[in-house]
Amino acid sequence: MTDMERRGRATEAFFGRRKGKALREQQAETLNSLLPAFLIDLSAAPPEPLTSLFPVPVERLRLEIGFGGGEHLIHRALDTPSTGFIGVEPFVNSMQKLLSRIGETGASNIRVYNDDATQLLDWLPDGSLDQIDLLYPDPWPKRKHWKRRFVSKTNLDRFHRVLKPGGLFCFASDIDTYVNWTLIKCRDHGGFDWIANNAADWLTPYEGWPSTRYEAKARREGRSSAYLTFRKI
Ligand SMILES: C[S@@+](CC[C@H](N)C(=O)[O-])C[C@H]1O[C@@H](n2cnc3c(N)ncnc32)[C@H](O)[C@@H]1O
Repeated sequence: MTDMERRGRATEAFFGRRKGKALREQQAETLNSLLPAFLIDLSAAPPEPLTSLFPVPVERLRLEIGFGGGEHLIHRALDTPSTGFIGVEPFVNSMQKLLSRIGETGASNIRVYNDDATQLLDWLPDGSLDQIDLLYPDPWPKRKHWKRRFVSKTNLDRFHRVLKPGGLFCFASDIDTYVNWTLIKCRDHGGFDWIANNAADWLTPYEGWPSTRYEAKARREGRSSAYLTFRKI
């Protein structure tokens, strides 16, 4: 697929807002100065090996789709410097926030993409990622909008193609219909095993979990969360 074709269908899986409050001058400056250095250029072929996207040596590659405030991404990146993190987020204000945190912390194991994650997924080579995190994706709670949910047969095919054998897909949500939806879609897909060792597993946050802004909001509103882990067969 050419870059034009990839960008030509920009809204395949993104139905949200791209802009919020106007950025203050200094925020816009951060965005404009840092984004070019960290942005993955999909018009170029993926480098070989893909780990050379990063200026530091990394052993594992992990993708976070829709990083929102970026608190989880930054936390994991600082915690695991030997992993290269790719963060995707089309919402400009969130991208600005993450880049500003990258500037403050000096994290050098992060690269970003600022549009629909399906475009990045289609660019990635087969079997290139160790893990994909989809944390609190837009829930689309109304039945008539369920088809907008990021978890779909097509996107699970994408995950399956880009994950290494045994690679992980982690999904967290506070919306029970979305949790059920994801369990059923992954079961029907057939290319993933749900890893749950005991009944409490799916209610137990991931190891080292720092939480996210969206999760905090769900808690305040009285909703608990499920944390699912699937392994590529
Ligand atoms: C409900 S928010 C959750 C944000 C964050 N993960 C958290 O837990 O606080 C979902 C995020 O996914 C992003 N998003 C929605 N569709 C996307 C897509 N197709 N590709 C990449 N990001 C997407 C939205 O812009 C939004 O920031």
